[in-house]
Amino acid sequence: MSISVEQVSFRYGAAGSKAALDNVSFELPDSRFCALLGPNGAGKSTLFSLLTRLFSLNQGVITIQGDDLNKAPTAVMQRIGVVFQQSTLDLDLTVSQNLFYHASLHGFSRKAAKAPIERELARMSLTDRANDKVRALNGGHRRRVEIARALLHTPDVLLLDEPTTGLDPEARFALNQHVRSLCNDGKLTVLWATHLIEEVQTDDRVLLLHQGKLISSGNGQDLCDLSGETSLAAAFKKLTQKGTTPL
Ligand SMILES: Nc1ncnc2c1ncn2[C@@H]1O[C@H](COP(=O)(O)OP(=O)(O)OP(=O)(O)O)[C@@H](O)[C@H]1O
Repeated sequence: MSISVEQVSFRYGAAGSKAALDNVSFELPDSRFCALLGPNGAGKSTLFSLLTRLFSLNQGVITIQGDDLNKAPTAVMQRIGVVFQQSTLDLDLTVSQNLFYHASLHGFSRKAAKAPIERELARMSLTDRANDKVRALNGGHRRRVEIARALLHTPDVLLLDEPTTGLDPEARFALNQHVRSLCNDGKLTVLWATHLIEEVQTDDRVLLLHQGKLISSGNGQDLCDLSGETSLAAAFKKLTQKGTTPL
C-alpha cells in the first residue's frame, strides 16, 4: 500500500468544537490515480497538511510505503512530492532555475540535478521552455513546472491540492489527463484533491470527504451505488448536500 491512514482525527485549536477530520481511515494501492473529493470545508487541505507534516499528527497513524510518518519523518518526506494549492514558484527565475534551486534543497549537486530536471521537463512536455521565465508561462504550464519540481527526487506518492485552481476548463482537463498518464509509466501513486466532480472518472479510486468524515473510499461507481444515482455528478451532489449528515 502506498498510503495508509488509520483512524486519523484533527481539530483546530485546543477548544475546537468541530472535528476537521473525524476518524478517517483508508488505504491506497500503488500506481493509481486517486481522487480526494469533497466540497469546500470537507477537510481535504487538513488531510494534506497532516500528510505533509505541516500539522502534527496527534490522533491516528499515517504510513507511506510502510514508513510511519511520526516515527520516520525524513524517510516519509523522501517518498512524497507535493504540489500545494497556491503556487510557490519564483516568477522571475527561469523554469530550470526554479528546478535547480529545489533540487539543491533535496541535496542534489548541480551536476546530479541535471538529469532528473531534463527527465521531468521532458515528461511534462516542457523541455523547450526550460530557459523561459516562469512569468512568461500560462497557468497550466506553471502547474506543470510545479509537478516536474515535485517529482525530481522520484517520490512514490504525488500529492496535489486542488491543482487546477485558477485554470480554464481546457487547461484543467489537459492537466488532469497529464497527471493521470504519470501513473501509467511507473509505480507513482497520485492523490489529487478536488471539489470538482468533472475531474473524477467512474473507475478512479475516490475518497469522498464530507464535513470531516470519509463517506466512501471505493471507486466512482461505488459513489453512484451508494447514492442510488446513475451519474457521478448527481451522486456527489446528493451525498454532500448542505445539511446532509455524513453517513
Ligand atoms: N486554520 C483554521 N482554523 C480553524 N478552522 C479551520 C482552519 N482551517 C480550516 N478550518 C476548518 O476545518 C474544516 C476543514 O477545512 P479544510 O480547509 O481542510 O477543507 P477543504 O476540503 O480543504 O476545503 P477548501 O477547498 O475550502 O480548502 C472546515 O470546517 C474549515 O472551516
